[in-house]
Amino acid sequence: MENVLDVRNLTIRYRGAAEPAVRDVSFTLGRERLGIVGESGSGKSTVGRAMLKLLDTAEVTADRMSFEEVDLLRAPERQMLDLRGRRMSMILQDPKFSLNPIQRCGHQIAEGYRRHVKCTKAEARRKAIEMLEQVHIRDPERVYDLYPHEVSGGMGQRVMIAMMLLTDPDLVIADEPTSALDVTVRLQVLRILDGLVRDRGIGLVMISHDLNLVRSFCDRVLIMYAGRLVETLDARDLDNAKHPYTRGLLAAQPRIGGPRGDLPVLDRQDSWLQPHQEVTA
Ligand SMILES: Nc1ncnc2c1ncn2[C@@H]1O[C@H](COP(=O)(O)OP(=O)(O)OP(=O)(O)O)[C@@H](O)[C@H]1O
Repeated sequence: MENVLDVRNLTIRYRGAAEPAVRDVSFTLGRERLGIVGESGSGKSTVGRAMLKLLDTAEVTADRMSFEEVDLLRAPERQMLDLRGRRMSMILQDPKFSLNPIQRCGHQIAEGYRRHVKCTKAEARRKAIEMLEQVHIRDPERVYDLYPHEVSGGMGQRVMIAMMLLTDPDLVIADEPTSALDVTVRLQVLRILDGLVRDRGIGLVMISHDLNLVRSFCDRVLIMYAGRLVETLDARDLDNAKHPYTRGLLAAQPRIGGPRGDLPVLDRQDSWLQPHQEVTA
């Protein structure tokens, strides 16, 4: 299987920080759904942003960090500008921070299209409406003319995805894309993302702290702890995880119908900070 991402020994240190935020992380991504889970501050988003080279205030080193044929470690910013939004995209938790508040939703999609494809304004509008239909927005002509503050969180997230679909990306980094959504809208958004992997063959990185979500949605899961990768598993094997941190996370999930009582507290061990290398197929 051709790799969309190939990352070996990625270490990231924010300027002025005493410790690296990410240390010796290795993984590959095929045309699949790869979850990255771990508690807040474990370095998940930092890894995601590093893939798009969006870390201006950090020193990034790795033995390898490639996106398809592109060596990301050596790619100049000019090349990254061309790749971002065209072949690689990112979806964030809250679309309100990603959409421009003073431009109508449809206009933002159309302008995004015109940035990458030479066409008339009318053609870009048609394309934007087609994309809004593809993310199951029922009245795309009306939504085209709405400002971001006039759409719900779920609709805003779909506008973001529509914008991303315009250029047929090969890589999508979704950073907590559904945390701000209610359960029914969350399912719609997940279904759209799932369709992208199945029908368009993209590689999807799903960053989340929700073990239940990655278990049911992802193919494989990376578990991060204190900037390190402590375990890599098939999502269906999550319940058989070996690492005590992963086991601790699983035990800390409240379950409907489960025994009542205090949830267990993680008993952290220094040995969890030992290096772990992913065994790739
Ligand atoms: N711009 C930044 N400058 C300095 N330190 C940062 C910056 N962004 C993140 N960090 C630090 O890097 C570490 C990893 O943060 P990161 O946001 O990647 O974790 P995360 O696992 O995605 O957490 P969350 O689930 O809360 O988003 C944390 O210690 C955080 O404080």
